[in-house]
Amino acid sequence: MSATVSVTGVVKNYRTVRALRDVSFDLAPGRLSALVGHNGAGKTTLIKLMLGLIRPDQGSIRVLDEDPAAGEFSARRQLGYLPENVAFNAALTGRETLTFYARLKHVKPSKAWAFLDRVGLTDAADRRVGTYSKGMRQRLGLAQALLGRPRVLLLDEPTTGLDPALRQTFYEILNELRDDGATVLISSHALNELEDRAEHVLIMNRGLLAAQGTLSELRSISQLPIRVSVDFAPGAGVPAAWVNGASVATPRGRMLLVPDEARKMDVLRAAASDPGVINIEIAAPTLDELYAHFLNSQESAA
Ligand SMILES: Nc1ncnc2c1ncn2[C@@H]1O[C@H](COP(=O)(O)OP(=O)(O)OP(=O)(O)O)[C@@H](O)[C@H]1O
Repeated sequence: MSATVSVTGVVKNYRTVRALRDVSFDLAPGRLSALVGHNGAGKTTLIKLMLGLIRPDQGSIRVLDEDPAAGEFSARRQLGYLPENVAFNAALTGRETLTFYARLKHVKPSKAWAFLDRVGLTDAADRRVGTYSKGMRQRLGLAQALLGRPRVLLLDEPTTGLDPALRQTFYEILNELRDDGATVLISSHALNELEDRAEHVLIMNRGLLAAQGTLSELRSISQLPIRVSVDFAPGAGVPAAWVNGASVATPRGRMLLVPDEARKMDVLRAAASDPGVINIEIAAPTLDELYAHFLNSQESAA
């Protein structure tokens, strides 16, 4: 599986601001990657570099085997982009707006209009964009980004302003594209939303890549404990033999902090065969917790 986007040793400064400091990672086809980080961590700068809007001071960026900042960036047509603050000409209708972008991407307008339906804008297609709500403009932005079956889709804070129903549709559309082999990168602060959706996570902190990997890789690197909560039947004695190590009392039993998957399985086997146990719940470290962990470890290493 070769990378569709390669960022290697990238440094980017805006005068005295060190926006990116030696950042390297690859994005793969058929994968949804999440780019997370505090305000000012460098996420938008990375996306701008991938789009070729700015150049790195050091290092290199390759998108679909080309330099995006080169004059003739032919891969541009295979790139979809939804900016953080999407702005359209308020005097044009939704359909006219999409027709304009379809021409730029050499897509037949009639094919483009199907996307208005996909993002739920059919009824508003012939209204001026100036009358659209923020969520409707965001939907139009998404339709625009999807034109021309993009091979690389870069989305900056895409779900801000979307209602829950459209957010669901939005991720369904992204899953289809991803299953079709597209590379999808979402920059977002909505960690809980990305938790079950992103196969790959990039954590940025003050211009540095603090960590990257799949959720399970990040869990394993972080060594944060898995929480196993076990409830006991009233009157059942707590079996000290397997409730060892770090554990805390809960209203109906004990919560064990287990260090890894192997130990988790030991606990589960023991709990499942204990007649006093009436319920077991497992909580792996969340993306929120991993994010906080990697940020803290990087801050203390700096
Ligand atoms: N054109 C610019 N001129 C000067 N400084 C800039 C410029 N663009 C970005 N910066 C600075 O570079 C750093 C990284 O900004 P960037 O927009 O990439 O962060 P971000 O992670 O996208 O933040 P947010 O989550 O707030 O959108 C910030 O300190 C920002 O102030």
